[in-house]
Amino acid sequence: MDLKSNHAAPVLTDPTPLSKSRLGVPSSLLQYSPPGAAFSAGLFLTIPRRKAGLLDDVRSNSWLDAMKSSSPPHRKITKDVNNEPVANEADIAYHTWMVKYPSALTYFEQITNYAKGKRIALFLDYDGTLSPIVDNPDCAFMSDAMRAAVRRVAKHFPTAIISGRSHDKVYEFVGLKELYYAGSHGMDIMGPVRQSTADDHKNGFRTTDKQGKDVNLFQPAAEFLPMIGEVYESLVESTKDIEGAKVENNKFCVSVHYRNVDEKVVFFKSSNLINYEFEVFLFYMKNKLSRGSLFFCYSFYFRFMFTYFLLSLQSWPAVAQCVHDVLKDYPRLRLTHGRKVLEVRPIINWDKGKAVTFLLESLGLSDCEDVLPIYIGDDRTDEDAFKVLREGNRGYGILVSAVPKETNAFYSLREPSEVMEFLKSLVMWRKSSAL
Ligand SMILES: O=P(O)(O)OC[C@H]1O[C@H](O[C@H]2O[C@H](CO)[C@@H](O)[C@H](O)[C@H]2O)[C@H](O)[C@@H](O)[C@@H]1O
Repeated sequence: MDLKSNHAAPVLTDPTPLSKSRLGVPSSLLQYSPPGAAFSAGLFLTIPRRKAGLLDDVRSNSWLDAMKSSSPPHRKITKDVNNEPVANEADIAYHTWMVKYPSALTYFEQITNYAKGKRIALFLDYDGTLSPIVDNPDCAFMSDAMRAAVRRVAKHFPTAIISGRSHDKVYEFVGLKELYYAGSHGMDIMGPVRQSTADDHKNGFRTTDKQGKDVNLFQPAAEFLPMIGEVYESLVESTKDIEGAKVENNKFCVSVHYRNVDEKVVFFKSSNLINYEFEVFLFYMKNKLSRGSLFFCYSFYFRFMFTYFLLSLQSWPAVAQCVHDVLKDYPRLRLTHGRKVLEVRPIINWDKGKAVTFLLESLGLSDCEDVLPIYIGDDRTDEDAFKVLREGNRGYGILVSAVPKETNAFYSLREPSEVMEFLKSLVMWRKSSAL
C-alpha cells in the first residue's frame, strides 16, 4: 500500500523520519527501543537494563525544557478595536504548520477517496482527543455527544481506544462495550479472540469480559505489577507535600501530574512570610539602625534564604526530583513525558504503536492491502502509533493540536470537538457510500 501516491497534501510533509530530539525531548529521557527488537521476536527475550544516572541532574535545562514543552500554553485570541479576531504570530505559525499537517476535516474528501473500497480500522486516544484536557484527571469526562459519535462510528468500523490510563479507568470513562480497549499505553489490551494460535504472544490469554464475552487479554508487562505498585506508593509518599502534585496508578505505569504545581519559585506570591520579614527589616532599619544592625541583616538574610528553600520544594523541579529519586532504585523502569505529566513505566519494548500492530493482527486486519488504519491522538506517546502507520505506509495518523508540533501524523485536528466532527463525517460518508 502506498498512501503517498494518492495523497497530495501529506506528500509535501518532510519525509525524513523525525529524530527523537526534534520532538524536543532529551534523548536520555526517551523511550528505550533496543536495536533490532521486533514486535514478534519475543518480547521478553532481552529486557534491557537502564543505565544508572539517567536523570543525573533534574534541574538541568533539558529536563525542565521537556517538562515545559510537554503541554503548550493555551492560545490567546487577540482582538482589534472592532473586537474582531486578528492574526497574531501564533495564528500565522499555526497556519503555516497546517500546510504540512492539513486539517482532516478540510481534507476529508481526500481521505475518503483513498479509503474507497477499504476497511477502515479506527484507533482513538482518550485524554485530549475524546475529552478536553482539564486540571483534575479524575474529572476528564467525555461529553454525551462525543460518546454517541464514538458509538455510531464503532457500528461501521472496528474501533479501539488506546490510552495511558488504566484499562478499567478508561473503560469507566468511555463506557461503550462495543469497543476494544488498550490501557497503560497498550500494556493492558482487551481485544478480540485471536483466530490463529500459532503466533500467540506470551502474556496473552483468553478470558471473558464483564459482559461474559470471550476476549483475549494481553498484558506484556504483567511481571511488573508489584513493582509498579511499590513505585506508586513511594511517589505518593514523596510528593505528598508538594501542593498540586498528583500521582495516578495506571496499573502498569504511574503518572505523576504537575499541571497544578507552580512551575518555579515565585517570590512574593505565596510568600507572605517574606513580605513580613521585609516589613520587620524596614522597621528595624528606621528605628535601630546603629545597634545590632549587622546581626539583624545576617539573620534576615538566612531566614529569607530558608523561606526561599521551603518554597523551592513546591515547584516543578521538586516533582522531578521525587521521580528521579524513586527511579534510581528501579533500573527496569523508565520515564516518558505526557501533557504536564511524568510517566513511569516498565522498560519493555512496547508502546501504543505496538498495540496498534497487535490489535490489527488480532482483528485479522494486518498485512491486508484493503485495510486503512486511522489513529487519532494528541500526545507524545501517540507518536509511536503515528510512526508505525507512517513508516509502513499503512494508514493515517491525525494529531489533535491547537499549536504547531513536530509529529509523525499526516493530518491534524484542532481539538476534541473537531474529532467529533470527523467521526460524524466518517459515519455519514460510510452510509452514503453504502447506498
Ligand atoms: O493516552 P491518554 O488517554 O491521552 O492518557 C494520557 C494521560 O492522560 C491523563 O492526563 C492528561 O489529562 C488530564 C485530564 O485532562 C490532565 O489533567 C493531565 O495534565 C494530562 O496529562 C491521565 O490522567 C494520565 O494518567 C494519562 O497517562
